[in-house]
Amino acid sequence: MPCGPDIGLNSATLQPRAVTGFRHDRSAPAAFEDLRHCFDARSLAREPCGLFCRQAGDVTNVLSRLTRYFRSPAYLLMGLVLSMSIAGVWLLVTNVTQIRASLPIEVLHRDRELADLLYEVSRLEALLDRVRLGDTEIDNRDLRLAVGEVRIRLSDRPGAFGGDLGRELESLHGRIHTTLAALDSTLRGSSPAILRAIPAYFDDVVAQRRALRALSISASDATMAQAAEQGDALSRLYSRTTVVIGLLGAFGLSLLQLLNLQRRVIRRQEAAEKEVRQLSFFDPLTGLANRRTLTERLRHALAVHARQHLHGALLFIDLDHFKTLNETRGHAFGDQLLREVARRLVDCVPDAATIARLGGDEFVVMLEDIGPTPEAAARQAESVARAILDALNQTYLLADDETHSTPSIGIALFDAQGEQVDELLKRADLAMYQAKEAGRNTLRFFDPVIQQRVREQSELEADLRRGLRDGQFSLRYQAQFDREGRAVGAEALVRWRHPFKGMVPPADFIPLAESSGLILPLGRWVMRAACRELKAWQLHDATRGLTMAVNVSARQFRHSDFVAEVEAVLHETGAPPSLLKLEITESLLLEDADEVIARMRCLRQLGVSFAIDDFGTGYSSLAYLKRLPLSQLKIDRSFVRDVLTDSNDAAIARTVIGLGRSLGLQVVGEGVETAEQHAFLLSHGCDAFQGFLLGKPVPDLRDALLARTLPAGTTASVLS
Ligand SMILES: Nc1nc2c(ncn2[C@@H]2O[C@@H]3COP(=O)(O)O[C@H]4[C@@H](O)[C@H](n5cnc6c(=O)[nH]c(N)nc65)O[C@@H]4COP(=O)(O)O[C@H]3[C@H]2O)c(=O)[nH]1
Repeated sequence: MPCGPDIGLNSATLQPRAVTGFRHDRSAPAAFEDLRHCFDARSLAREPCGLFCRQAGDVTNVLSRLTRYFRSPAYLLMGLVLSMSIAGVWLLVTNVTQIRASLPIEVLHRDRELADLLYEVSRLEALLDRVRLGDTEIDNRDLRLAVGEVRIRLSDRPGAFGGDLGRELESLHGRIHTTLAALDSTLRGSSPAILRAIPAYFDDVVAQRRALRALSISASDATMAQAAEQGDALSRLYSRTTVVIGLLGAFGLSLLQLLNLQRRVIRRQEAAEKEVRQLSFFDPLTGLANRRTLTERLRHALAVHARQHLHGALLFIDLDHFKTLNETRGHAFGDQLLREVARRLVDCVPDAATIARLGGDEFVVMLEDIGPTPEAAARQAESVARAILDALNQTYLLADDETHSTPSIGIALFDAQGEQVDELLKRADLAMYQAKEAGRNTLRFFDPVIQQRVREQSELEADLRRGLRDGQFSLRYQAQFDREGRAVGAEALVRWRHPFKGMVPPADFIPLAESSGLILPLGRWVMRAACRELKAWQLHDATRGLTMAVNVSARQFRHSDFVAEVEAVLHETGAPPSLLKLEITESLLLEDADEVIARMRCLRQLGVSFAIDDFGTGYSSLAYLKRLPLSQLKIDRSFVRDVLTDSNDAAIARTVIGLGRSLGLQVVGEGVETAEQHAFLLSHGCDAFQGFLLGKPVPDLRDALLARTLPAGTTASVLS
């Protein structure tokens, strides 16, 4: 059965694709319908699949509507009739105009005869003028010729025009003819006789000229009318033929145009649909399936596997150190690498697999029906994962440069247990992190024990939020004593009383609070509560002047508002800043040490002092230690615990004490449980002590100190 792209678009999309990772299908009709629904342009507009998707969806919508109109026979017919009418009218108008344009030629032709006549008459006039003026050089012969010419011109003229004008011309012609005859006979005589004949002729000629002129104009109209009549008949004939031909032509043309337009519209619609589909279901960078498609296909696969008792696997692949590579070599380089990884994945996983890119450097391969038993499926999944490890370990030649990149792969199996999509993805992701922790460039299967832990953690996180909201936290204070056994300060330690689980130790929830970011509100609460208590201590002799040490986690300290918050709390509570001591860990200096030091100095200026907690367990850079505005080092209780039994721990404890002394810092031994440990630290010059031997964390330090009896100058007794 075809798969993936068969989302009801067109047959071309039904074909298996080379790079999409869709090369096999077991889609059920339900999933098919889901995908079809997903493709709907309107639903796309509602989905957060990006502005382009929405625009493309709109375009598709408009185009598909347009195409629907063209596909409708009624609209097609209307369009045809309309375009045929327009074309017919256009052809008719063009033809009639052409016929009319040819008429003046005929008219002009006839008018030329009249013009010739007028010319001959005016020539005769000129000759007669000259005779009148006594030009004796005029030869009778010339006059005779001119008279003869005019007569010839006039000979057939009257019959040439019908109507009143024709009759008028005929009478005029008669008179001129008579005059000309008289003139002619006169011309046979002497010149003076000519002169006598001229006036009569001349009048006639003038009248004739006027008549001819009028006639000429009217004749043009008459000719025009006549020609127009002929033209109309002709145009009728033309019109019928040309309209039929025009309409047929227009019909053919319109049909062709419509077909062409429809083809273009369909082509554009298909292109837009393809683009929308590509953006909605595939990763634009690699052409692999995207998260949405993977989720759909995984949901479908889980249903099928549960129903048919099949076994499949999800492989979560993450490139090791991709972030660093991307940042140092540039994003274009990173993109190239991702494309190449996609290509290699397509090459090395079985054809039936679905390959997807979730984003960044995270890829997922889904293997379906890969074994009859979980064990067989695990073996098959492992062999595919090893093939992927091999392929992605090969050197990459990118931008003419050889690069090496490795993946970490997490594998989660699925079968008839009815796993959920998110759950399964989380499992594979978790397993991938296990692979990272195991040293990277390796694979790990999902471990249910880890999964259980993760689940508990997420429940605890939710409880932590509720605890903060419902005020389930409180502080305990553990006193610190100097070499003479006098209380010199105390450390504030947070406690969580869970409504069902009872007291939850900080070691169980502080790391979770740090990873979830809840340490910020929790830390603020601790700071305010401790400062309020510190202020209260100033009211009693037993506690006045004691320092209050508050633990500050790295995340809390790095928060941009931290300094301002501490200042505000000091101001708000009225606690003396010089008695507030912030306990930070060495790990804080691992990143951006200069910024940390600058911040410490700001707080130091307020009067706040610093102690390094758990000293010796972490970074311990002496170079930084010198630059920090510190007042105290705390020897970690793990060293104190074994100080009498482990020579290394004893050496570390001695070294820390010596270091503190040489740097002018006070050294506090933490976790002192026995008098021997206390004696050891005391003998090596430790300045202060904290531990169950001297006092456990208590809610009310004043009461605890008052209840305590200490023989002056001796070791402190244990507070219960
Ligand atoms: N075995 C033994 N333990 C002793 C002895 N004396 C003191 N302790 C325990 O040692 C821890 C000292 O605190 P820490 O090193 O700052 O270690 C603290 C600190 O890192 C963190 N923490 C506690 N409160 C806060 C807080 O308000 N904010 C932050 N950020 N961390 C806190 O939780 C850690 C554990 O705190 P706690 O469970 O209260 O554990 C406390 C204290 O109860 C002893 O003689 N023997």
